[in-house]
Amino acid sequence: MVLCALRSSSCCGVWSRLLQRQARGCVHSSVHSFNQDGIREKLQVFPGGSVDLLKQDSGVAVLTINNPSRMNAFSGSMMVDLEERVTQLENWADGKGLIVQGAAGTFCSGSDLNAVRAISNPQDGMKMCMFMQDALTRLLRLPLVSVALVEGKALGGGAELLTACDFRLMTSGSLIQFVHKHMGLVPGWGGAARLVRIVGSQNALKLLGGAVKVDSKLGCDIGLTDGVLEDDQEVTGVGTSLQRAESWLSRYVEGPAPVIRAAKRVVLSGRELPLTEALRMEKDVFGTVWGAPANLQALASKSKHR
Ligand SMILES: CCCC(=O)SCCNC(=O)CCNC(=O)[C@H](O)C(C)(C)COP(=O)(O)OP(=O)(O)OC[C@H]1O[C@@H](n2cnc3c(N)ncnc32)[C@H](O)[C@@H]1OP(=O)(O)O
Repeated sequence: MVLCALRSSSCCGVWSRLLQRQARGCVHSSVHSFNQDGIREKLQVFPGGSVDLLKQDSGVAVLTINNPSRMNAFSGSMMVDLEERVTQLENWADGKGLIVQGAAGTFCSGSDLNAVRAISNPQDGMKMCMFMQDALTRLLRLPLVSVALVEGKALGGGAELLTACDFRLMTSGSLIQFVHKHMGLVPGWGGAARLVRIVGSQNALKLLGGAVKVDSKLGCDIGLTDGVLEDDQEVTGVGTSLQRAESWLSRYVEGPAPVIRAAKRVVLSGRELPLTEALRMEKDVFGTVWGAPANLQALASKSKHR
């Protein structure tokens, strides 16, 4: 397994407002008078595939984009599925980690072009865009350490989806491509905003403006990819790609859930908030772990960190 340099990122926003909106379950609802139910009904008209969630006792859940006959493209009902799975994960108090993968050896080929054609009018397009921005923003904000496992192809909205995870692993031979330019589009699921924070504006412009094919080497070079699962088992260890991704993630989710979740929260606020608000949030989160069982246990055991 090849580890790439970890990148830091920054962002902006008013946390309390964001949290209020998050608590109401929708990032856009109070900004654009966005009626989620309306678009949900519309999206359900385009069925096919599913988004499956497996919550494991280890505290690591697996979210699978499952529409293999269309290279895991997102049908309308899968968009609704995704939002519902995110709600389930928001309510999973014991969770620590999340792996997002595609079924049958490929990641996701973006939105289902049949659905896209059917809702190509501006009003429906905007609603779909806001619905997916909301779902993916909430996915990124989960108090779980998340990693996208990219096998095969991640195209268009599929490439946007992987930017909504904390980390990205690629298998050798896999490919990420923001193909939007070739579709006469730009990202609309929040993928551009997140990409800039991950790889910087220069690289983001190259990836979007050139619709560049990102293999695992380029992904590592620009900081989009955090690790490569090589075919050579001596390098990566045995098991399926999913097992190897779980093994990669294990070092970041080992330990008590409240501590891992707190770590994600302080990093998230550092990334999304102006410094003063991030410091206030860090204090509040610190208050939840200080003197809590894991802290008291560590103090009692006089642990050394040699
Ligand atoms: C804001 C969101 C923006 C977006 O996401 S726009 C959508 C961007 N994605 C695309 O344009 C992907 C288009 N598809 C492709 O380029 C190729 O199908 C792809 C993924 C490279 C796979 O190529 P191949 O391995 O040669 O396989 P194939 O072309 O025979 O595909 C197998 C079956 O899957 C279907 N498929 C693939 N991507 C799809 C999509 N996005 N929507 C709907 N159907 C899709 C494809 O039509 C084919 O179906 P069928 O066997 O012909 O019935």
